[in-house]
Amino acid sequence: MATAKPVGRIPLMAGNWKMNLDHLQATHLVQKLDWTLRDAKHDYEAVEVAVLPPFTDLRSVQTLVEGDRLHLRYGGQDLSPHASGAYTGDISGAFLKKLGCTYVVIGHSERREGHHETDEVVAAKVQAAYRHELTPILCCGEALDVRKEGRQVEHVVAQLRAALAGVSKEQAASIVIAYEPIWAIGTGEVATPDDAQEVCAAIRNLLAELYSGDLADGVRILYGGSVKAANVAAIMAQEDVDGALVGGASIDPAEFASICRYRDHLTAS
Ligand SMILES: O=C(CO)COP(=O)(O)O
Repeated sequence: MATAKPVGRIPLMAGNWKMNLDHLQATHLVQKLDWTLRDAKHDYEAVEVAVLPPFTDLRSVQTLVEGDRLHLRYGGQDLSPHASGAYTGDISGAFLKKLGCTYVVIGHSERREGHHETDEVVAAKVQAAYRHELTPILCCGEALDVRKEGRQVEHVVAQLRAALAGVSKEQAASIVIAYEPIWAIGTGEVATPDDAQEVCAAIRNLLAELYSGDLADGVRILYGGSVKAANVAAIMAQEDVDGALVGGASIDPAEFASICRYRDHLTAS
């Protein structure tokens, strides 16, 4: 049974829409999500909710969130390691900040694979996020072959050591880390709560080693990979899991709202 988590670790449910929904669909989704959560009298101080839409949707999301004073937070799915200049197609953290973004996803496995992002690139993007006062949601996770060899902890720890090189203690205090085993992403094959806990605990131990136990106790570590309303409560019951990075289920507003309301599932069962 999970022990109570430190108060600073407010659970975070973040919806990574990936390359789904144009800016009109984004507006509809955010409105539906807000209505559903409002109906349920969702306490955003108790469970934070964020959406991570494609870049082209961000201005519409900002207009809605600011105009209607919604409690949702939002962010980008990537950023350039550079502030400005001749980098065709890239997006500066400065632009994301100007659009009111709180978060930026860095080092998602789909970018590490599809865009050949190395640990060094990921580390440079983490620095860029801090320069622009964005909170990184730093992703890590092992492929199936690594898991089959039982090397998941070693692999994730190595990824994070590289990404955190140059991150000061002050910066690290605000980071969000997302453990997303690649074999569980978009496959419907969710990690067991014990699998998630094993790696999330190892991540917290690494933070304690690199910074301090107190700092590690306050950092939010999310799990991602086939999270649905039906499995989120068991994962959230794990001591070192402080939220979820949700892909497919986050583009269905009713399902995502239900994920955000995971505490209702606990009282219902
Ligand atoms: O990659 C993910 C979130 O960043 C997880 O995606 P799914 O929830 O679709 O498995």
